[in-house]
Amino acid sequence: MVGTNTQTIAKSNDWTVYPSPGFYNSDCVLLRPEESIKADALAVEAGISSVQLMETAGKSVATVVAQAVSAPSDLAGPVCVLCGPGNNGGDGFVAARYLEDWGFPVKLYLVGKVSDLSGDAHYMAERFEGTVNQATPDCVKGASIILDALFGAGLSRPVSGIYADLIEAVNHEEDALTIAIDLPSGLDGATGQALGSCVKADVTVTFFTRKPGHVLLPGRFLSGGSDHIHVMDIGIPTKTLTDIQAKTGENIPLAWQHLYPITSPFAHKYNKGHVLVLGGREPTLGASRLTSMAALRSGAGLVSLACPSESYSVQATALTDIMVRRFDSNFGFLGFLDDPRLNVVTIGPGAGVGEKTNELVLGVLKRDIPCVLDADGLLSFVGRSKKLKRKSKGDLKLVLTPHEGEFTRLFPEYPLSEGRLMAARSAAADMGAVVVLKGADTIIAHPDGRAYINSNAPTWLSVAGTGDVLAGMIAGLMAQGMPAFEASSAAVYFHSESAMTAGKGMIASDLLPIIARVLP
Ligand SMILES: NC(=O)C1=CN([C@@H]2O[C@H](COP(=O)(O)OP(=O)(O)OC[C@H]3O[C@@H](n4cnc5c(N)ncnc54)[C@H](OP(=O)(O)O)[C@@H]3O)[C@@H](O)[C@H]2O)[C@@H](O)CC1
Ligand SMILES: [K+]
Repeated sequence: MVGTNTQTIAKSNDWTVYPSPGFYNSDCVLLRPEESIKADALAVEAGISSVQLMETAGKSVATVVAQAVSAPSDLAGPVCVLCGPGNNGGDGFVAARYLEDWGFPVKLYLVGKVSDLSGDAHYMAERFEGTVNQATPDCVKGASIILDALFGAGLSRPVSGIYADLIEAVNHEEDALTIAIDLPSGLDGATGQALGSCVKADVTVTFFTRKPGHVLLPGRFLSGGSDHIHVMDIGIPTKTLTDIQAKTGENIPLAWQHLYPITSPFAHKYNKGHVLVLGGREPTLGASRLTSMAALRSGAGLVSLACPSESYSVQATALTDIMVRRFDSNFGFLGFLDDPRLNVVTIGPGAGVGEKTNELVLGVLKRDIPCVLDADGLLSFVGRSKKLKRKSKGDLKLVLTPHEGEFTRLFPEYPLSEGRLMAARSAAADMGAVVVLKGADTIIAHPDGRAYINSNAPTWLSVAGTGDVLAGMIAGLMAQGMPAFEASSAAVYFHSESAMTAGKGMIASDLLPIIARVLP
């Protein structure tokens, strides 16, 4: 793996911008519906005809159908193609034409009339030589395969009326294999939320890149799950991504591996960073131990756990690899920050909610030391999150790692009901901090609008203490010089990888010895 941890390519506006190669790579970037329509338009400007794009799109859908079936004669019922009023319906007409040519029993149903269609969709409908039937909710009964071509990137409002009835009928037909074209109809490709009714697809065939709605929940499941979303190359040049300047990506190593800390042959404990973790109070003493150990296992050179005097003996007895230090007052804790080697502080796990924690956090921020704030460190700012706002630009120094409950309490002004991606982005921009909104589709948001969506978390990761481990992993990577946004993204990814390796039934401390094994 190549990389450097000192790479600063350009200053854009106020923030230090590190290169984000993921946003220029179709394996990583997630184009919102309007961005994918723009990609189509840019491809047309580059000389590729829109008819050709639709022809390739529809043919690629037919190919996926053909691959799902051993032979057309094996199908008990027809392939029902449901076409809507726009170009998504146009793709349906093309797929139907190919499938008929290849000997499949096809029945095509359109909402409305061919004469109502326009542009490429109208052209493709005219080229279809089979019968165009009127779509009614009964039409999918007994289908072996349903091709959903009602709506794609052009969905503009909640689905209702005949469309909602059709979608309900599709979802009722449980024995049929439902294949969605581009997006399950009714899914908002930008937010992953259903707009009114939504098709529950078994497989989705999309074009050029995935869309945020394929990765965010519940969209990922409505699309059939990560392994059943096929991305087809329809000839849109990759260089269109340079013009689009998308800011959403899937959280995969391609996004940040170039900034991953390299272990130099001359590395020693004093040049791999020093993390200070605020030790917890009863009854959650274990939380800060998990954080400290995770920072150490993530490669930090030194990790210190600063404990209030009353818990010092317990923590010092429990920990062998961590330096345990005691303090009697906030003043004492802040005194530790004078050590120039100390380069990241983590406050939160088991810290206690209230004035003391609040003061400690503000003390750290005042000294401009990079800080990861989790759990009680966040809850100590409920009703006063403005105090966390970072004005200093350049390298980001603050990472906030709320789960949904903490986020809602800390940022009531950014309701999650409007979409987790948007809420995390708004909070990051407002705070001038990296926001890691934890969940089954954790979002890592940068204040400049960039965001990665994580998709590799197994269901069993959500157990007590795993958030404490994540906070330590982020701090451990930051301590080694990885920028806050990329360190947070990498930590989220490898946290999930560790849980995958640990397997079902794992508990948070099981992750600790595995972290170092999954890290590059
Ligand atoms: N462009 C290209 O070159 C390529 C495009 N490709 C394909 O095109 C798809 C995008 O096509 P698109 O933009 O025509 O949008 P699409 O999803 O078909 O729907 C728009 C129609 O639906 C209507 N409508 C919306 N919401 C509604 C609602 N709730 N209830 C009822 N009606 C509603 C809307 O009506 P309006 O909002 O205008 O009233 C309009 O009539 C894309 O997903 C991909 O499959 C590929 O072939 C590759 C090449
Ligand atoms: K669709």
